[in-house]
Amino acid sequence: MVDTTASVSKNNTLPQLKNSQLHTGVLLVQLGTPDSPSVSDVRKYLREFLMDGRVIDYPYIPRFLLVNGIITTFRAPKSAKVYQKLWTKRGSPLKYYSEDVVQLLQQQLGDGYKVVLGMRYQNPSIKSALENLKDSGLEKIIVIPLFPQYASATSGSVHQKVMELIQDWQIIPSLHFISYFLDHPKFIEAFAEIGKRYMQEDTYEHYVFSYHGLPERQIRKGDASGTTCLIGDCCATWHAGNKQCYRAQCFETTRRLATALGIPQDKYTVCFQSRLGKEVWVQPYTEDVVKDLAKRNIKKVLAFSPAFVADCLETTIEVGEEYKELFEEHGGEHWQLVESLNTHPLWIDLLTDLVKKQN
Ligand SMILES: C=CC1=C(C)c2cc3[nH]c(cc4nc(cc5[nH]c(cc1n2)c(C)c5CCC(=O)O)C(CCC(=O)O)=C4C)c(C)c3C=C
Ligand SMILES: [Fe+2]
Ligand SMILES: [Fe+2]
Repeated sequence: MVDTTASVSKNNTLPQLKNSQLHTGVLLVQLGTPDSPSVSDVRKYLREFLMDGRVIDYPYIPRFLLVNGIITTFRAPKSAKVYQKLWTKRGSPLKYYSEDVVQLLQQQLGDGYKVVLGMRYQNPSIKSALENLKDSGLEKIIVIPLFPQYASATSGSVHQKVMELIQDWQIIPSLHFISYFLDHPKFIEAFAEIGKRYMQEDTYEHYVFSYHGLPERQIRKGDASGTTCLIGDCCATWHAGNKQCYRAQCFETTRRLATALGIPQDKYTVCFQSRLGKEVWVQPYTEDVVKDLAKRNIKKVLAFSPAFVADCLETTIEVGEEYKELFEEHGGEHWQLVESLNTHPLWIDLLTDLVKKQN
């Protein structure tokens, strides 16, 4: 009698079947950060970042002249000083929090998934992350840019880069792109949970929700109808006409967070930080709001930065230190930053939900 089980086993059919089990790749993409806080690494980072045509959306030659002239000559040494303040033994917080999130998500998702990290600029690159995913069992890739709100300069740029890199693959797996997740209940719950800890410890007279800014021109470019964005009170509600608008998404994030935290409308202000260059950016600017609050004799402010999921230069230094100094210079007394989601368990749960929803 022929023992079929034994022959199957000898022919290696069973292990092969196991190896070829289909699995899902999860690519988390963060903005990127310099490899070190040295001027030359910061220059390299800024050059790659700002030469992205979705970030500085000028034609190539003016962009090249601007980036290689003013920005990398004058900005790099200034930024390097700030990065030196931010740097820790583990390096840049944006990078090590992202690495921790990858590990935690991998543990939570378990077998059948492979989670990798790519940085849109510098390292680890999206290219290397995709190479790590590539193997014969890869059925689909879920791409999650780690930005709660959609902007062409962030999530849009990540999507474009992934499509460019994958276009030459022999087998293109199914691709699922997440554009934003500000409306995921766990995003609001996680930020609110962190904020509440501060609100229980102390009382605040006013709450600031400061988002990364964008040139107004880029907001208008995203308005296909040309009849919605930056016209009247365009961000007062979140509807089909402004669903993908970054500014409208920031206002919607704030409304949801304020509701979760029980903050009345007259006690909070939405504003936009980090303006670069001479163009008009989305308003109000955080620095004007900070000065105005101090002038209105408001002494105690709690500041949220819900455009970021990990602490970085923009939160720790800009909101946590620079706006605090500005507030105090103008008569304010207590300015407190609410830290970012970093490795909060609800943040890992949210990412797990995003992945599982695509299955
Ligand atoms: C919310 C996400 C972000 C948007 C939108 C965004 C747009 C944007 N940024 C610049 C220029 C700079 N940003 C810089 C730092 C930086 N930006 C984001 C996120 C968004 N940017 C993060 C998370 C960080 C911090 C990175 C870190 O390493 O901690 C910098 C570098 C620092 C500096 O020199 O100030 C620049 C420059 C533009 C022009 C832009 C939209 C057009
Ligand atoms: Fe930025
Ligand atoms: Fe808009």
